[in-house]
Amino acid sequence: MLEVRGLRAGYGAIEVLHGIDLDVAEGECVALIGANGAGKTTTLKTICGLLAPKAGTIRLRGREIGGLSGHAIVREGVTMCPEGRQVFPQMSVLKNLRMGAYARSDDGQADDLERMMDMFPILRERAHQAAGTLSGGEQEMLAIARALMARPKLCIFDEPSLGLAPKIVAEVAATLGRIREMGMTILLVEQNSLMALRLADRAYLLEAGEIVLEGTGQELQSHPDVAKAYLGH
Ligand SMILES: Nc1ncnc2c1ncn2[C@@H]1O[C@H](COP(=O)(O)OP(=O)(O)OP(=O)(O)O)[C@@H](O)[C@H]1O
Repeated sequence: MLEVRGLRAGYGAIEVLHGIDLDVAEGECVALIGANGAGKTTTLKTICGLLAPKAGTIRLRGREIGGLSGHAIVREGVTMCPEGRQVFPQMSVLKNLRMGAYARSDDGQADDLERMMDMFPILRERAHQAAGTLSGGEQEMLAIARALMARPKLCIFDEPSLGLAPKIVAEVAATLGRIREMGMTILLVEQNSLMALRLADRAYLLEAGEIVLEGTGQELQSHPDVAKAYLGH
């Protein structure tokens, strides 16, 4: 589904990603883990078109998307569920969900809205409430549902557990697990390495802008370097 080769990107004259290779197969859940500042968010921003690549290729189902605008990449089928949820705080839950489908032109949106509210009953309960008044965990559910409203081919999650209480983190992990079971293709960036590696079919470890390890979620969980530096044992 996604094939990234030799990706270099950065900010101004500073190069942050020094030639990243990364694959996500259809229906696969792939995690990208690494310390603060390793370049995880920069990788996602470049894939989503928020940052232009300096070199390398980004292919979605064989089509080059590197360098397209963010809007064009959404139309190609890549949706990002951003760090910090970024729901539209003044808008109702319902409007936020509808916004998720802005790039779609088909007429299945009403059905999808129902499906999302079946999947997340709290969103049905709060449908007419301003999104900014939801709790952090509820906002995360809304951000996930809004991303799914785009019917993406590839759904990217940036730090979905950030700033949430442990009980809510477990709920978010369970939700991502359900989405994975639905067959969604997922690229997940997480500081919570254990959560990410438990969910992931495969994972990459990013250090200082380079992929230094890759393997199944299980393999990385039991790799001594990962266990020591990222899992705390
Ligand atoms: N807008 C920016 N301008 C300049 N440098 C930036 C910018 N955003 C990020 N950086 C730098 O790029 C490097 C990688 O940052 P990035 O946000 O991709 O890391 P990360 O792995 O996602 O870390 P975190 O988990 O802390 O978000 C860091 O050294 C950071 O200071």
